[in-house]
Amino acid sequence: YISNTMPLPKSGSIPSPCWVVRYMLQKAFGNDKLSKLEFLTQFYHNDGLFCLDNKIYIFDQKLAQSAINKLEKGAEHYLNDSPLKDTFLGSSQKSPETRRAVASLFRKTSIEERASWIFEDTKRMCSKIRLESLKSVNITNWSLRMALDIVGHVLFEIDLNALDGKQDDLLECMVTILHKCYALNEISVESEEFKRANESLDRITSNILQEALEKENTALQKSLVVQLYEACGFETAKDNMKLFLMAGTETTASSIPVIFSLLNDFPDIQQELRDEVENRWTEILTEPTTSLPKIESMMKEVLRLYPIAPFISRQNNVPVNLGNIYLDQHSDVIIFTWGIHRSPYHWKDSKVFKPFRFLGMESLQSNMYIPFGAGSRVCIGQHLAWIELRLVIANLLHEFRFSKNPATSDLKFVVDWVHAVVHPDKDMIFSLENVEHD
Ligand code: HEM
Repeated sequence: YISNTMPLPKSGSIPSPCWVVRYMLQKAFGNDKLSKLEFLTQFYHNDGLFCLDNKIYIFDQKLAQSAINKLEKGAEHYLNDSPLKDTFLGSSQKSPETRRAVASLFRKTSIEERASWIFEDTKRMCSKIRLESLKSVNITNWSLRMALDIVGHVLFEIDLNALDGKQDDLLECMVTILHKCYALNEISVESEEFKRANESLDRITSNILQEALEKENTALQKSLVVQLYEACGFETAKDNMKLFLMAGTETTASSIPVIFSLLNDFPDIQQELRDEVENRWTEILTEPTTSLPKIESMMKEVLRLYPIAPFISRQNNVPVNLGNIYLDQHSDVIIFTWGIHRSPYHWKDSKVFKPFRFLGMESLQSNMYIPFGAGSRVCIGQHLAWIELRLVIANLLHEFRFSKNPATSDLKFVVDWVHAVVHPDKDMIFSLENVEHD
């Protein structure tokens, strides 16, 4: 009664909600599009995909695998007004020489070699927080500053000093562009405020690139920045630096407040994770890549339940078959990670936060769990993100006990549909109490 199958001009026969379903969705979820889509994944579970507003949402594992393998062109056409439009985001065929220039730096081993730098920045953030009034600490803002310094040290090999308040202009541009404009829709891309932020971002990135290039003259080894510059020239290097600055800070800085919001709801889990850190603290100090199985399982679970990149968008240049689904040229395909990760058909107690779900779970069906994407366009920064998150959680748990206060917001997400990321709608503010050590 409430489902229909609509022949689409571009995509053959793919189920699509009729007006009754749309009406009910509107009544139930209002403008919360993410929840509507999540509902539709369950509604069309047997089909494994559906079409809404000319976009094809895929959540069946085999179809998702096929789409990841066959479709390489991504969100390019959504990025027209974005400062990231000229970066290699959007297609693995775009700027292959730029990709080659950066690939070696992002390898797991290269990032692990720099783990002590990451650890230093996480410790520095904790020392700065200790100087604040612990009754009201804005973890979102501190995480952004720390993530920016880590990108500076690990990727550009320069001191951005964001934790010391030296990058407030850059942070303001990023918040204006990514939050105010793309996530909250408070300003448009036509607004003066957006244009000003875009211009400032361009100027600041230009200066950072210049500084990094000048510093390199005295160094022995070529840094990422120099490799980028040599591979693709100043303008393209600058644009891709914007991508690293934004993708490298927003993602991890959004994950940290989500993690601590959940750990506040489960104080026993918070303590169990703290105990794991305390038991291995001496090892962590000498080897920051020391494994922390419970913390890693918890991180995996947070990125399952709240994948910061909730979908992956793809397009096809030529007609293509995904299983028995025929896609005409230039179909808009969304591999719907959020729906796959939260599906009761794939996961037991799918909506429940079970921090130790992944403990001892070695083999996962790969396309059931894709927080960093998959295939040729898999997240280049995943090893950096993973080490950074593990170390910042370890440090924060070692230093502080977290609790909520009247200023703490409930966990509610806003979606940036252009760059395919979700953020908590407000900054996360917590009360902290020092953990005393002997
Ligand atoms: C929790 C943290 C992170 C998550 C969940 C995440 C997720 C993702 C996902 C799902 C993609 C694939 C998009 C696609 O296939 O279209 C992606 C791409 C990308 N990520 Fe991440 N990411 C994270 C952290 C980072 C960090 C720290 C960096 C560092 C610079 C980074 C840089 C990038 C870049 C440059 C791409 C584009 C790769 C390409 O198009 O080939 N990400 N990320």
